[in-house]
Amino acid sequence: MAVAEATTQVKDAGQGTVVSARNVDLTFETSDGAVQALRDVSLEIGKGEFVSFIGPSGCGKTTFLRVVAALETPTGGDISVNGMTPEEARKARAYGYVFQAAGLYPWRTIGKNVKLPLEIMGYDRAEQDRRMREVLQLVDLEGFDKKYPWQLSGGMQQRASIARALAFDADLLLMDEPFGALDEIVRDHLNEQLLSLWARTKKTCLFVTHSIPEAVYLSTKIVVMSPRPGRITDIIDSPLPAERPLDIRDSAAFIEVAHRVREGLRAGHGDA
Ligand SMILES: Nc1ncnc2c1ncn2[C@@H]1O[C@H](COP(=O)(O)OP(=O)(O)OP(=O)(O)O)[C@@H](O)[C@H]1O
Repeated sequence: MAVAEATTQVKDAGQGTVVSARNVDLTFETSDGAVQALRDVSLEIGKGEFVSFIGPSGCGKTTFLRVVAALETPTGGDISVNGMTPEEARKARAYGYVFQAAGLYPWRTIGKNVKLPLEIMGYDRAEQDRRMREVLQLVDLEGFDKKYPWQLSGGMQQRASIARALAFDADLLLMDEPFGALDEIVRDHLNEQLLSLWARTKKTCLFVTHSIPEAVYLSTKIVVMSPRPGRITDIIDSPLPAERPLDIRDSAAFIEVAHRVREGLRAGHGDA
């Protein structure tokens, strides 16, 4: 991997800006040559926004989330998270991370899975219990704390994984295709629940998906990306209202946004 240049702190990110990326580049040096995973990525994400990243495989969606989470360091440009460098934000536990696979430990109950990061952090038992109950209630898994992961459906496991990410009460939630492996009916249901959770908790969400309807249904902002090099081809501020029943997907406004996403994806494909 290339020796990363220091990620300079963006001090003048506006009030209420959670993520500010300016001209971010990230090139991986591989045995097959350099891979430009991100080129010239500039993006402002405000507090409380729900931002989806959509694009074909290899366009840098996961890499961008990993940069925000300080798991990768850009080779160029500036990025700040809550006005700090990503490293500082990580130390301040500014975010929770949810992966595609729920990643629950099979030998621990759901309650103990949710409490694990709190245990590691040294929260006392009463506080661990209080937070665990609170977040399980938030994801509609109240009363499932004594069950083991295998006793829950895939969708419930993914909700437990979201609960674990919420346990720190971080303002920022990073979600990398959390529902990618689930069937469409379960996914629809989880999308509805996630929107309601987002409305109740006012978290800022960064959400990676391959699904156009999912991106349009969930987001206040949709970032369309394309590969080789990984870059942004369009940023769409959604005109849809905050209140979104599932049948909003049949509305003219929804279809229009979906069309623009598709156009962005097509444009990225054409000049790749
Ligand atoms: N650690 C790494 N070393 C070398 N190349 C990498 C590394 N991580 C990612 N890449 C490359 O960077 C590019 C972007 O990858 P990334 O995983 O961010 O894409 P993605 O849009 O999330 O794809 P997917 O939808 O398949 O998850 C790809 O070409 C990938 O092979």
